[in-house]
Formats: sequence, C-alpha cells, structure tokens
Amino acid sequence: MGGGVDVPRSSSYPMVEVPAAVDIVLSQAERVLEGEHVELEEVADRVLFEDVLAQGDVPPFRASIKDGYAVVQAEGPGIYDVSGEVTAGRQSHTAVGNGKVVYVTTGAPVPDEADAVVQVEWTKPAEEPGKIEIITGAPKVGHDIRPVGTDVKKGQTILSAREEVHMAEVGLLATCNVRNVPVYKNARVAVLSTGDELVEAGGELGFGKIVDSNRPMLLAAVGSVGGIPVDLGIATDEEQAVTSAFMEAMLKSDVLITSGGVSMGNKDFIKPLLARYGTVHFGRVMMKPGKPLTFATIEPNAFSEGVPSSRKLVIGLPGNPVSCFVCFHLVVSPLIRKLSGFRSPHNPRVMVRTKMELKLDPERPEYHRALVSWDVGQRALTAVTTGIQASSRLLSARSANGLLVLPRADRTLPVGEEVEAILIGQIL
Ligand SMILES: Nc1nc2c(c(=O)[nH]1)N[C@H]1C(S)=C(S)[C@@H](COP(=O)(O)OP(=O)(O)OC[C@H]3O[C@@H](n4cnc5c(N)ncnc54)[C@H](O)[C@@H]3O)O[C@H]1N2
Ligand code: MOO
Repeated sequence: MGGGVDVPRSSSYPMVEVPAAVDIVLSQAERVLEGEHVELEEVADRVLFEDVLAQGDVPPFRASIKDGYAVVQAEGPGIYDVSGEVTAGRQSHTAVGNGKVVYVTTGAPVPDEADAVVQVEWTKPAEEPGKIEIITGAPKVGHDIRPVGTDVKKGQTILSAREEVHMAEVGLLATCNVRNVPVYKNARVAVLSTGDELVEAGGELGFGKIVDSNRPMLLAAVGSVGGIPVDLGIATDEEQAVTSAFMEAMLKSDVLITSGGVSMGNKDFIKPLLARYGTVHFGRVMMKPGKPLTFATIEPNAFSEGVPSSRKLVIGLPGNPVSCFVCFHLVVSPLIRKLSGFRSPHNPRVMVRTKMELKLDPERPEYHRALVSWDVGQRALTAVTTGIQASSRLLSARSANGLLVLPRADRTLPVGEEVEAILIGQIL
C-alpha cells in the first residue's frame, strides 16, 4: 500500500500575520544578546556593546596647523634666526623668542616657548644665511596652533553603546588610541538543508534528484548580514538524520536555519522535532511565498544536562528556494542584525510606483520580487516585476532589490499604483 493515507489533512498551527511573526522573532532575540571585545581591525560594520571613552587627548600636543615658523607672537614682523626645526614626529629645535623662530611642519608639535605659527607664505629668506624675514606677523596669540585636546578630550565619550561602527567610527577609535572595542557578538548561524532529493552542486543527478540551492544561498546571505555561517550539510528525510543534525546545531550555533520539511508531507519532521524539544512560537505565516515558515526556541538543557548550554533560536524555512529567499529577508536577516545589536534591524521601506499591472492573490499578501529604480522623468521610485513569481523560480529573485508588499485581494492593480516596497538591495 502507498504512503500518505494517514497524513493530517489540516495544520494545527494558527496562521500569523507577517508583522506579528517578525515581532515574535525579534522579541525572543532580545533575550540572547551578548557582548565581546574585538581588535580594531575586526570592528567595521558592527555595533558597540558599551560606551567608548577616548584614551588620550587629540591632538596629544599643541600641533601646528600650517607649514611655517613657531614664533612669539608679540615679536611681530622682522628678521629672525631659524634656530631649529620640528617636523611631524621629529625634532631638533633650540629656542623660540628673542629673535629666534623654529621651523615647523603641519601637524608637528609647537615648541613650548612659542605662542603662534606664521605660515611660510608670510615670510621670505633673509639675506643672512640661516635667517628669515617675517613679512606678516601672526595676528594673535594661538594663531595656527591646535591646542591639546581640541578635537577630542581624554576621557570623553566618543561613541555610545548601540552605535554602529563604520568608516568614520573606526578612524575615531584609532585616533583616540582605542584598540580593544566592545561590540555585540555576531551570532553563529547554522544552515541545514533537508530532503532525500538533494545533492551538492556539481554532483550527479539520479532519479528525482535536484541540486541543493538553499544552503549555499543561505550561507552566503548569513555572512552578508553579519552572522557567522556554520554549514551543517544535507540531512536525509529520516527522523534520525534530522535529529542528529539538529543536535549538532545545538552544540555549534546560536541560531539554526533549516530548509524544507515544514509543510504537510509525511516526511516533514521539522515541526514535530521542534515541538518535542522546545517551544514552537508559530508554524504558519500569512504570506506568499513562505506560508509554512516556522519559529521555535530551545531552552538550555533541553536535550540533556548541558545541551544546549544556552537558549537557541530555530527558524524552519520552507523548502522552495524563493520562499527561503523571501523569508530570509523578512525574518532571518532582521533576526541576525538584531542579535548583532543593530537598533533598527529592519530593511528600509519606500513607496514605489508600479510600471505594470499586478494580479493580487486573494488569499495571502504577496512579497513580489521587483527591480526598484529612480525614474528621472517621473521623479519617483518605480518598480518593475522580475517576472513569473513561482516559489521554485530563483530567476524571480535574481537582481531583485525590492519586495513589493501586495495586499491580499481578488483584483488586479493597475499600472502606476503606489505600493510599499521593502528594500533588499541598493536602489538602481
Ligand atoms: N498539502 C499541502 N502541501 C503543501 C502546502 C500546503 O499548505 N498543503 N504548502 C506548500 C507551500 S506554500 C510550500 S512553501 C511548500 C513547503 O514545503 P516544505 O517546507 O515542506 O518543503 P519540501 O516539501 O521539503 O520542499 C518543497 C520544494 O522545495 C524543494 N527544495 C527543498 N529543499 C531544497 C533545497 N535545499 N534546495 C533546492 N530546492 C529545495 C523541494 O525539492 C520541493 O520541490 O509546501 C507546499 N506543499
Ligand atoms: O508559501 Mo509557499 O512558500 O507559497 O511556496
């Protein structure tokens, strides 16, 4: 007798709306945030866990703003003996004042006796060797000198907890002599594909086999939003295989992303497994594609004494590759960004004008893959569909930089309609 006679005919999981699902995931993420110290070279694009104070004054000494001569301002124009020079980081000066000046370059420490700098353009060589003539004197005391700590004072808070570190902030940390930087830990995110039909890319395709596209795609995506990817390979559709991969994830990662096996089939083991060891917060979401999207948390010691050692988050993505793609952007990417400390982990949203008719889905809101660009003529953001939106067709995700949020309705949207778009890439 064939299988599938005794399978359930309806899902026991209530359908949740997408915003509620995202809120549930992010609120569970809040409980597992952790910090660590990293070297300056590793801090780019991460988020600060604590405030950071300047380790020293910037500049650490009175610095010349110009290439010129360090002078006593009150002595004014006239002929001066150049008694020495201070270039950035080096010095050989004797004295300033009483007819003497010292040559200084931009950024060099100004000798203590000097109270102003006269730029070279305001001077000329004097007839006598080793002397110069100051034609225009420094207008006031302090002229062209940056006092100690003008840019940053020692002990000043230069960056605050939860602030993002990018190019300028890396420079600021370095300039303030901060080497070990407190940041949120990046989550270790394990990726597991499930299915007897799957083979690695480049492998032999026997009867009914297809290439595992979800895992390479998800591993790449995890890295691109700041997670640390952990490859768990492919588990066959056997309870034992899925359970042991799940156990491995509990040891090696903070978050587990599975794909496949979350729907209604007789080999769909993910939901029962998660329910056995943890709490399934939702198992169906009102979205197209991505309906069987599942989220669970596993408490410490759920398997045995010490395993897992901390709370784990598990996202069960549907097997269809485009469903994976959409669910990653809507739920997984905000989760990873939240765990990395980002204050606003969501993708930006904009309003766009559609450039073609769009048939709406009467049952589920659709996240329609599109190319969003700036239309010079219309002076507006516009969107073009990526074509047939089948959840198996990865070409519909190719180059997509937006997900159009299309309402559930039994009608067709006309051309030029304003719709919301979630940006998942740079606007063209
Ligand atoms: N009776 C019902 N059947 C289905 C329903 C339903 O409500 N009732 N929902 C459909 C929807 S919507 C989706 S989405 C899929 C999700 O199913 P699963 O998550 O259980 O995924 P699988 O059945 O394992 O696979 C679906 C599809 O995707 C291919 N796949 C799986 N893994 C990969 C991979 N790593 N790389 C590439 N392709 C993959 C798999 O071969 C299947 O073609 O369920 C519908 N069914
Ligand atoms: O929700 Mo499924 O992801 O429509 O194909």
